[in-house]
Formats: sequence, structure tokens, C-alpha cells
Amino acid sequence: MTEAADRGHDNPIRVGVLGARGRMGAQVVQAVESSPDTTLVAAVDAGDDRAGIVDAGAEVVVDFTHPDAVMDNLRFAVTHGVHAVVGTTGFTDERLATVREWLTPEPGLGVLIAPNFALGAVLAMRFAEQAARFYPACEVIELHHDRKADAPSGTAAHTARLVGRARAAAGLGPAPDATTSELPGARGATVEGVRVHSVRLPGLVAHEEILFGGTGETLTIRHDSLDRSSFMPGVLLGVRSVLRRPGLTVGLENVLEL
Ligand SMILES: NC(=O)C1=CN([C@@H]2O[C@H](COP(=O)(O)OP(=O)(O)OC[C@H]3O[C@@H](n4cnc5c(N)ncnc54)[C@H](OP(=O)(O)O)[C@@H]3O)[C@@H](O)[C@H]2O)C=CC1
Ligand SMILES: O=C(O)C1=N[C@H](C(=O)O)C[C@H](O)C1
Repeated sequence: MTEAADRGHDNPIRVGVLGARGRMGAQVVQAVESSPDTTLVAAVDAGDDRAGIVDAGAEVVVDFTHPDAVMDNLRFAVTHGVHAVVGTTGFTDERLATVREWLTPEPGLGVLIAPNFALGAVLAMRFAEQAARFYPACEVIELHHDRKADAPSGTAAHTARLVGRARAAAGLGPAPDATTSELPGARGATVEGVRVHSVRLPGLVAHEEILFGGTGETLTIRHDSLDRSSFMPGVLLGVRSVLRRPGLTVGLENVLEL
């Protein structure tokens, strides 16, 4: 039996939420309160004292804050022996290396950082990684609500990294592109050699298309989060699994064993 299965309503996992009044944080608060094997012990937002998380005896902290705040929050959690599940974006390879260093003296502690907690988004990334070596060209389009702070999205950047690395491993060179003249930005940003385009519109939630082009055909992989509830099963799975995953885990695909 897994540790997660041992935790029920008589011994729920004690969870603190950082960014608790934000779009995602408010949903996480509800999800944690509604799940029989988790209990909310602290809800902290900007301006609140995050020491409340430690004082309340949280075992796991969930962070949906801001790329500028997340590293400081994470260091706080690790220093105080609290496991962390992080959805906040902005993680570069350098940031991930720093988190690994922080965890070195804390061998029992787990941190899960996932660019996207929606099942379909995780599957779309895996499918894109699998398709990458078969097509000479790939571009990513991400579409989000107009209140999003960062571009490109963490999911799009992660997808492009996975595709770019799979292309390099397959020995594929740069994608064919005859463009010699362009308005700055017209061809998007480049992540690991893959073009990424960002759309921001009211009415959208979180959407991604990965487009592949080849001989006489295209393949489009598309995922749509139509509501933020789409992220909650993944967040709760992360909370349950981080307790038995010491060290740094990047991506929900590792928890799902895809
Ligand atoms: N991995 C995933 O599946 C998903 C990831 N995200 C990511 O999550 C992050 C948050 O998104 P979203 O909820 O839409 O953003 P919001 O701006 O709605 O929420 C962020 C909240 O965090 C608060 N905050 C800022 N700094 C701190 C801090 N140091 N300590 C505690 N709280 C803080 C903000 O307060 P204030 O407004 O006063 O600054 C705000 O209430 C983004 O990086 C986004 O990309 C979003 C959806 C899914
Ligand atoms: O800000 C958002 O909304 C989202 N952020 C994450 C990202 O940047 O990839 C995940 C999802 O796309 C929603």
C-alpha cells in the first residue's frame, strides 16, 4: 500500500497554500478543503506572514504566486523542512540547479515543480516529444487570458525544450525557414531552436498548440484548459506524491509515470 493510500480523513495531509487569494490559489484552497485526505492549515498571500505555514505544522506547501516570488518561498519551505508542490512559472535550468543545491542537505524532503498540472497538457507535451523526431519543423502557439504575467507560458517553454532536445537527439538541424525580412517579434521567441508564439485575450484560460510540418502534411496537438478546475486533480496528486518523492521532481509526467 502506498503512503498516499494511508492518509485518510482521520490523518489528512496538512497543507499550506501560498498565493491563496490568487486565481489558482483560491481554487487550490477549495480543492484541499474538499478532499478527504488533505486539510488546509494555512492560507497565505502577498503581505501575509508566511511563518504561519510553519506555525500551523504544514507538511506540504503549494505555491501559485509569481515568478519573482517563488524562489524565496521555496527556499523558505526547504529551510523549514516543508515539502513543496510548485505550479508557479519562471523555472530556468539555473533555478532548478539552485533548488537541487538547497535540497542536498535535506535528503528526506521532496519538491515537485510542474509547469502544468492538467492531465491533457502533460499528455500533449509527451506526445509532442514523441512526434518531434519525425518532422523537420515544429512551432508552438500558447494562448492565455489577458491577466497572465509571463510570456511565453511555462508550459510552452517546457514543451519547446522537450521538442528541441528530442530534435537534437535525432540529429535534426534547424527547421526550414526562408524568412529574410520580418517585423521584430513576427516569428515569435526561440526556445531550444523551437519558435514559440504567445496570444493574450480576455475569455481564454490556458491553451496550447504544437504544430508539426512535414512532406505534404501537418500534425497539430492541441490542449485546452477551459476552467482552472482542470489543474486540481494534478495538484492533489502532487500533494499526495511529494511526501514519498525525496529530492526535486520536475514535471507531473514523472508522477504519472508516463
Ligand atoms: N502549473 C500549473 O498548472 C499552473 C501554473 N500557473 C502559474 O501560477 C502562477 C500564479 O497564477 P495565477 O493564480 O493566475 O496568478 P494570480 O496573480 O491570480 O495569483 C497569484 C497570487 O499570489 C500572490 N503573491 C504574490 N507574491 C506572493 C508571495 N511572495 N507570497 C504569497 N503570495 C504572493 C498574489 O498577490 P498580489 O496579486 O497582491 O501580488 C496573488 O494573490 C503563475 O506563475 C502561473 O503561470 C497557473 C495556472 C496553472
Ligand atoms: O498563468 C496561467 O494561467 C497558466 N500558467 C501556466 C503556464 O505558464 O504554463 C500553466 C497554464 O498554462 C496556465
